[in-house]
Amino acid sequence: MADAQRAAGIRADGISKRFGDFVALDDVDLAVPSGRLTALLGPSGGGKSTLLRIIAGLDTADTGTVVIDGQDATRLPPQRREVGFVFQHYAAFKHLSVFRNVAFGLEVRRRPKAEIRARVHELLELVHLTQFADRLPAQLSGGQRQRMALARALAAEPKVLLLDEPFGALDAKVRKELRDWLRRLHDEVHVTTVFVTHDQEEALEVSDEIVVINHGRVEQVGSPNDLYDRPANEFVMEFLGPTTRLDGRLLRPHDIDVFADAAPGTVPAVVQRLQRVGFEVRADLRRTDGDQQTFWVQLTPGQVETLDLAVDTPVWVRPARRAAVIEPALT
Ligand SMILES: Nc1ncnc2c1ncn2[C@@H]1O[C@H](COP(=O)(O)OP(=O)(O)OP(=O)(O)O)[C@@H](O)[C@H]1O
Repeated sequence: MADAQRAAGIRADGISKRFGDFVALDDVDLAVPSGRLTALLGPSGGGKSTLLRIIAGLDTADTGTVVIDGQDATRLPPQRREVGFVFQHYAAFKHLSVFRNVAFGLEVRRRPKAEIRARVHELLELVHLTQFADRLPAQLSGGQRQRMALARALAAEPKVLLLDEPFGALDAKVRKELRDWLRRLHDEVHVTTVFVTHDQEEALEVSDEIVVINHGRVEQVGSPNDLYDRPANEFVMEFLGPTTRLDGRLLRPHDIDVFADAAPGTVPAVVQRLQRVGFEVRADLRRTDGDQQTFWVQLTPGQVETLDLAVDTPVWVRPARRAAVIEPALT
């Protein structure tokens, strides 16, 4: 793809949007670096799709500006913004082959036939659908259909690619495969991509940068590691992974060290329940001092064996030195 397309970034500044009395977006700023894959992550109804639709020009903001590739796009119609869009449920042309579906945008632009053929073959190869070129969309699996949708969105050589829960309707295993595939595709194509998801694992695995959106506001922006290791607040910490509470402090259950004997800084507790979930063991503990607070820790089967843990085993615990902790004073 041409360098000009690689260079395209997105800026949205001061975006607000109301639906009647309901504030869907409240003064949101967003900067998507060129060539990067950015996830908009947050709970359902938080405003992610609305923001994406405003960037695409499918919806208009009440206030704020959208700049795509250095050009003010705030008042441009969608077709002049040079964006590719993929939705959760992709509406393909049912009576056209996969090849013709991908070619459609190029045919409308009256590109020479040979050029169209070459481009579509290149795209089908990119999304690993070459052998399905002659099938109808109904003869594809859900995952294959979403890959076709991506090929179609890329056919028009968009400056940016906007994906709204593109794998949302697929089962967990296919989602996981497509996630890896999208990451590899992006490493090959480098088109600036914004990806909406409410699945924190998907965002952590796939993206270069994550923008956490809740109640129409940006809670935090950062790399997956930044957000996981240094969450700005309780909401981000809880949304990105499991948490538990020790002495009022919020921390990750794998960030609590467990000892068989008292050690500096530890408090006493007792095992109430052990539950094996795949490679992890979830241990529910109850403190045996103070107000008998309950909490839980994530351990490996190896740790459980070394510590010789069973129900009623006394233990001593303290937050790990590396632990990301949100103090009660900040909550
Ligand atoms: N056209 C509309 N008219 C009225 N309310 C709307 C409209 N579009 C969105 N909303 C409301 O705005 C809020 C934000 O919706 P949006 O779809 O942006 O959230 P989201 O974070 O993408 O969630 P989801 O993952 O469920 O799509 C929701 O409460 C939704 O009901």
